[in-house]
Amino acid sequence: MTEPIGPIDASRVPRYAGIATFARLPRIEEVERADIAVVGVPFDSGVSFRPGARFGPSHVREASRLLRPYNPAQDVSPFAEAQVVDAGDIAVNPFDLQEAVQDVERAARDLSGRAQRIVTIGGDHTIALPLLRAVHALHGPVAVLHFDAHLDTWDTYFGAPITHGTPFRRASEEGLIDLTASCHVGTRGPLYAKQDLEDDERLGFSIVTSEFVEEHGVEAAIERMRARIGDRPLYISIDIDVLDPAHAPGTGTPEAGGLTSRELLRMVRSLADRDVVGADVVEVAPAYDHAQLTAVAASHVVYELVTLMAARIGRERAAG
Ligand SMILES: N=C(N)NCCCC(=O)O
Ligand SMILES: [Zn+2]
Ligand SMILES: [Zn+2]
Repeated sequence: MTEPIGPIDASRVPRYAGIATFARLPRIEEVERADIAVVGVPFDSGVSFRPGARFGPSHVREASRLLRPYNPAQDVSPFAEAQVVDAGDIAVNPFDLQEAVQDVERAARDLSGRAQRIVTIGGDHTIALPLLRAVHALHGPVAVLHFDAHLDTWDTYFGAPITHGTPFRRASEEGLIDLTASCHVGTRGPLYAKQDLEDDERLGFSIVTSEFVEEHGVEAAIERMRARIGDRPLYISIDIDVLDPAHAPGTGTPEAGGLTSRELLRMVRSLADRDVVGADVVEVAPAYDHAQLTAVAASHVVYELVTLMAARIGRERAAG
């Protein structure tokens, strides 16, 4: 195997110079083969409140310029273990939701032919539905670990079945998710009715709430979520609003009382022994961000996800 092409060396070319790819990695067109692709979906036509997540991918890329090649928390150099690339943005129709989700699914399936694992930067949470459709086509029903302030298992808004509040309802109905092994983490805040929780439970999800984390601590929360997901192929969907608005103000539907970025990073790192087949980080809306707080958090979360995948690829390669 030829050595992976890593990021631009920040000791030779200042990290604030040049056009931003994720972590200053090569673009997919610049490599012969790729293992992991980071791809953007600049789309926010599914939001119920503040718009702006369509600008999320470029904002996260800008903040990701400061990432470095060695991840001490996982003791892994992700860009040396695997060829990680930036696959650019998926161009989707902002005026037609049905067509947009088809655009995302088609592009994700095409990209899966070039890179075995994909981390997507949203975009609003609507995109988890077509991304799960693409993952399902390859792996069958996957365990889903869903970090979010919200359940996102609501039925419809204004009669519309495809919105950022409904992706996991639709994905459950379509059989894309292994509902014996799926879990929301970090949910909190007001709901429409108690029925929302009953519906969610009936679909098959279990929940580790933000209040649980406060009461019992991060380690107990990690234990719960790991027991729930087992060791099946895992899809991780991270709505940045799982973080407290103090850590991630730049998002469309903020809720008080969320996780710290330190807690979220630790939870993600705890999955180093699992088979993460795909992931997304969504709902970064730069217009409400300050000092890149949200984008810095999101770029580090993407980095940890890439590290999980790269370490696994490295281990598989070493084992032959
Ligand atoms: N997926 C996110 N971020 N939010 C869903 C909120 C749906 C609502 O407005 O009730
Ligand atoms: Zn949310
Ligand atoms: Zn969400």
